[in-house]
Amino acid sequence: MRIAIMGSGAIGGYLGARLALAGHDVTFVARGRHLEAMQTYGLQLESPLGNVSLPHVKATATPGEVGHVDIVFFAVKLYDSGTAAAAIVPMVGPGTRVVTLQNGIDSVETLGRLVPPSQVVGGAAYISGYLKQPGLIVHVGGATHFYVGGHNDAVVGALEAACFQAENIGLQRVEDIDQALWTKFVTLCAFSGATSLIRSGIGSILTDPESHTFLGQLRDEGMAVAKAAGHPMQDGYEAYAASVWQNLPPDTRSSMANDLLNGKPLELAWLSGRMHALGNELGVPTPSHTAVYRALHLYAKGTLNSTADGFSGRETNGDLAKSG
Ligand SMILES: NC(=O)C1=CN([C@@H]2O[C@H](COP(=O)(O)OP(=O)(O)OC[C@H]3O[C@@H](n4cnc5c(N)ncnc54)[C@H](OP(=O)(O)O)[C@@H]3O)[C@@H](O)[C@H]2O)C=CC1
Ligand SMILES: CC(C)(CO)C(=O)C(=O)O
Repeated sequence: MRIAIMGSGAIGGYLGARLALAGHDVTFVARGRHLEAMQTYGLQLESPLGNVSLPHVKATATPGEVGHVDIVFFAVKLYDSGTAAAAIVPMVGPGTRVVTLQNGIDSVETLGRLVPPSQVVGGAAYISGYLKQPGLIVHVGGATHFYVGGHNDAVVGALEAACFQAENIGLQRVEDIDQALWTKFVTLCAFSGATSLIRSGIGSILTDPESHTFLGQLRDEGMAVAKAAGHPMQDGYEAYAASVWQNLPPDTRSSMANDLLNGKPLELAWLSGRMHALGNELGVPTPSHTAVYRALHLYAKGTLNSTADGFSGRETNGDLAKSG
């Protein structure tokens, strides 16, 4: 398959590395020092499921050079969505599917403003990783799961088969991707709100009674918002969420908590900020998510000097008006 990765960081880099290793024609779209490193030294992936070393990869800053592909994996941070969605247009032909793995519930709609909505496929990524340094992706641990839409779509079916053959990806089509996205949204917003605000890995949060209570409040508010929005969590959801958190390595923090630690911009407006906004809209109290949103708002634009690490050109201002 011809596959393009838009945003070759933790998620895009993980998938692209495994698919390229399996022999697929993968082009990584990237920028800055990470692009230079990939063009010079290739791409490395460190993962408990097996390291990957690719001394040569196809990497570009210019999607127009790539031409039409079968699949575009869309995995930039949510504050970069608008620019990145516009940039992928030259790679999207009539048979292309754009599979978004971004967190939150806004990605499919955002992409659908720039590429044909019928070609956009939602996805929920269950993996924890980060871009450690230019050219090096780290997968923290645990099994990886990517639930995607396109249940009856032959192109997405071929992608599922390609991922199965590549191994250690765990991409599968689900019948109800909206439910999968909302379930991930509720679970992640609690996890990211708690690990970011408490500034701790999930293990300590589960053992400290007050922190654990806060995590539960975030979860319950998310469930109430989801129900009011017409996407109630299924029976047994609390046990499911608990098992997700208990099965993560205890040091695991959300990607937003890692961004907070590293002074990077935050996806706050699309996570706890989105819960806060939905709560207002739907008449559901969300005091814990509102506290996360307000307490972290000061840091939402990031605290790094913008050019030194290639973090320039962000679209975020951390405000809800920028959502979607
Ligand atoms: N990391 C994780 O553990 C998980 C992340 N997710 C979600 O997946 C999505 C992606 O996250 P993640 O992989 O962590 O993000 P990363 O920041 O690791 O990777 C995104 C990459 O995209 C690049 N990028 C952004 N815009 C462009 C552009 N226009 N052209 C070329 N490159 C671009 C960024 O470059 P630069 O650094 O220069 O900005 C960065 O290298 C997010 O929505 C996140 O919430 C979901 C599950 C787990
Ligand atoms: C919780 C997790 C790691 C899901 O796998 C995630 O989506 C994130 O940290 O952004």
